[in-house]
Amino acid sequence: MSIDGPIGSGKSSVAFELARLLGRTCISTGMMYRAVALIVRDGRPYDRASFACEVARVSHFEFTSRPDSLRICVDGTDVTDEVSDPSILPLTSEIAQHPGLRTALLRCQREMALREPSVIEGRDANTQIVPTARWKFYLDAPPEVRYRRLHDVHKLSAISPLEYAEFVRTMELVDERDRGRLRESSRQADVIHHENFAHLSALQDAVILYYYIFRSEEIRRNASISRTISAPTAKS
Ligand SMILES: Nc1ncnc2c1ncn2[C@@H]1O[C@H](COP(=O)(O)OP(=O)(O)O)[C@@H](O)[C@H]1O
Ligand SMILES: Nc1ccn([C@@H]2O[C@H](COP(=O)(O)OP(=O)(O)O)[C@@H](O)[C@H]2O)c(=O)n1
Repeated sequence: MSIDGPIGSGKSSVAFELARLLGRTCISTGMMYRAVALIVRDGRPYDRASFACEVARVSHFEFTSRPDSLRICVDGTDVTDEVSDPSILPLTSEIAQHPGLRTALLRCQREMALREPSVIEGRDANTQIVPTARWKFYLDAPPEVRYRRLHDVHKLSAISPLEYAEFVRTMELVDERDRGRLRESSRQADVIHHENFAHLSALQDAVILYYYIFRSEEIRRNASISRTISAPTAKS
């Protein structure tokens, strides 16, 4: 299964809950980019882009779910706490522009997604990472809901109204930049979950998707049973 959507739509949180409900591995592509950025930052290489590609090519990424969080290990070392620090984001966005790194991580993400039943989330998950996913979800929520959440996550509560307006403007630019690729991702999705009820938790959103999968699989199964029954056999 794959999940895409704009920034702050809840991809990471809903993917984590859905994977837990289904007993599957959750793969957060954003955490992988952040982990590469962390190694690049600590390695202080002369050529960041080439070093990042090499890291993505040779590293072993592994995800495990704890009751309350998704953990990521790179070559056996748990780097979850370090990659969760917002200070790693500017370098992450910088190196994520590099096509060589994207290709190397894409290969790695596909291998992980195909190795075992999983829920994979992040940018381009529906269109490029696993376009053959059995279920493709597109999450969305009104901009003001998403911006408020991101604002809270980054612990910016102390900022002034003017600074908040600047933050919103930055988010609007990110949305504008992503508009084309998101339109394509939602076009290819099986399910578009637009969160109209901002009071729902990520778990409640995941339960809605879980129920949708369950019902649709049931309908598919019943449809195939009725086709089997009604199809004329060679004998008849
Ligand atoms: N109903 C909800 N669905 C998803 N996330 C929610 C919800 N309510 C609050 N959040 C919070 O919004 C924040 C951003 O969500 P996240 O999953 O990181 O988004 P994305 O991965 O799409 O950028 C998280 O801190 C999450 O806990
Ligand atoms: N599939 C992905 C996932 C993340 N990224 C980059 O990594 C950053 C951090 O990922 P994230 O999951 O925290 O961010 P969002 O997907 O919530 O924007 C993003 O802002 C992107 O710059 C990417 O380029 N492609």
